[in-house]
Amino acid sequence: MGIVLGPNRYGKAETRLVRVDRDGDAHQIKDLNVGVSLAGDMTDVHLTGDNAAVLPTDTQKNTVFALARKHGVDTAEGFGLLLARHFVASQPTIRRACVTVEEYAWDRVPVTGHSFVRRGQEVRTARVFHEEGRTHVVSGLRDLTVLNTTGSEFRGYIQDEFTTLPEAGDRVLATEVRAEWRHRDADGYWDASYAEVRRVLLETFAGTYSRSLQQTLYAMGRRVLEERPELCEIRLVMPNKHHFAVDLEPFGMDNPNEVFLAADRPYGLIEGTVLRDDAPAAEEVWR
Ligand SMILES: O=c1[nH]c(=O)c2[nH]c(=O)[nH]c2[nH]1
Repeated sequence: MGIVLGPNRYGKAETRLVRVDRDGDAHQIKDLNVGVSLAGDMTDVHLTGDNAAVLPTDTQKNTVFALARKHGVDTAEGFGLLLARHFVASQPTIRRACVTVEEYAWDRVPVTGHSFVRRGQEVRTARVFHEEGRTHVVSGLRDLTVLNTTGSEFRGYIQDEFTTLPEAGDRVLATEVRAEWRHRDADGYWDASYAEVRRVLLETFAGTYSRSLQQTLYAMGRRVLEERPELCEIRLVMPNKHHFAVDLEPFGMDNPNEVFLAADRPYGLIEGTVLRDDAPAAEEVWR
């Protein structure tokens, strides 16, 4: 009985690339999830462990970032073609390349040229508690993903023996807002109130120069209560969706805050409540 190697391929899955184009005040972003899968003369690596024909998947990932810096990202199709042709043309052992690109759409938050909200994502939520004589209504949303390409820093924090994080004077700030806000009364214009709170959350995220996500969180909550007299409390949960500027120096390229790895985990998780000092207690509705 003979045993042979059948079809095979290998590559780097899910390289999360964010490309920021900073020409002028109106920044552009491209947010992609890129998969690379290559095939060719891969018999030896499987049968004998000889890696001579293998372009490491780590290199494939670096190539995604480097070509994004060099050529920019126009369309998903164009970037896919660029990568696929690059791998086949540059490596004699690579005969076939399959590149998949998912592109996530962002809309502008009109307050600035550098603020964006992920299209069509959020879920609206409501919770109601009622017993004789007491009713509480909490409205909310989750998965409202927002991003500022500038106007955010993080400096001046504790430095202990385990700190390696470099101070950032100009970073991308992105988060997926989960917010729940409590109404004073049980009769409201729910749709209108929801639309206004959503607007204020977006506009405050966009318009606040951020020294930390904590500061942005408080500014958003405070502004909602200032603008919406029908509300008495808001609770916010905001993961820090880290965007790390990719070091392209090993490839002889600079990276003036244009090419980012959008990391999914671990992430900072920032949570806070903002409330009026006369807000009646209502723990039951939050349980
Ligand atoms: O806005 C931030 N707040 C933090 O507490 C924190 N910690 C960290 O590593 N990065 C950040 N960013």
